Amino acid sequence: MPIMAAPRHRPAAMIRVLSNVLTPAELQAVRELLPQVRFGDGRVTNPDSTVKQNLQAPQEDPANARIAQIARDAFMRHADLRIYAQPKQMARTTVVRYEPGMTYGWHVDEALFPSNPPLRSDLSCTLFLNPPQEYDGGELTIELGAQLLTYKLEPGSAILYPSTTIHRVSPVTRGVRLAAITWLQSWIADGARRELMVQLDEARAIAAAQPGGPDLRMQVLLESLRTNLFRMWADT
Ligand SMILES: O=C(O)CCC(=O)C(=O)O
Ligand SMILES: [Fe+2]
Repeated sequence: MPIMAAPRHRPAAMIRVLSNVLTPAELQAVRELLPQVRFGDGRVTNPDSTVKQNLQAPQEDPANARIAQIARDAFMRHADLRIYAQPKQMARTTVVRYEPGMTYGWHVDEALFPSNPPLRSDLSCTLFLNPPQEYDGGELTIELGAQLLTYKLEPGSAILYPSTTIHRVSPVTRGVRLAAITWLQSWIADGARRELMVQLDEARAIAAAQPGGPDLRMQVLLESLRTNLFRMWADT
């Protein structure tokens, strides 16, 4: 459970918990693959970082690749992710491991990730892979104005947050923290515009659930707004 999360109707700059991204069977498969991952120094992808002290799977690691495929399929069918992220492109997930003393201090994620074409990180995502009881510390904390939002989720659930935010993983003091991290490029670069699309989606759902059936004119107007705003804002 999030220690502190935005109330349902007060979207906090698109920071969202995605519950049950992995099914129990997928989580089990991932947990069986995790011991096969050959972790290396996390600085390999951020050689200049002075705050990154963790382990991560090399991209070519076979167990990491299999976990990435399971995670990708799970993310892409997750209805909330589709609504909140409007994903155009998703980076391959990377499994990360934090042992006692490891941490990733305050930082902001890279703007572009190597891929063809390069992936602009609009949203960052952490999928938790082991139970919070297995480790102390290791919370993901995200700055939101003067507030700090802290997350330590159940395995199989994920947190989706804007890549523009300053965030950190606090030091692990006991046990091991395992997670899979990824980045998404959205069809809609601007988070405020994405948030309006989320509200339109909610309005459509409310209109569709009216007793006696939806008002057909309202339905077509909401559909027109959604489609035409998407046409106006989508990167192609
Ligand atoms: O492990 C996490 O939850 C996120 C780590 C992070 O911020 C990063 O790898 O950029
Ligand atoms: Fe980060």
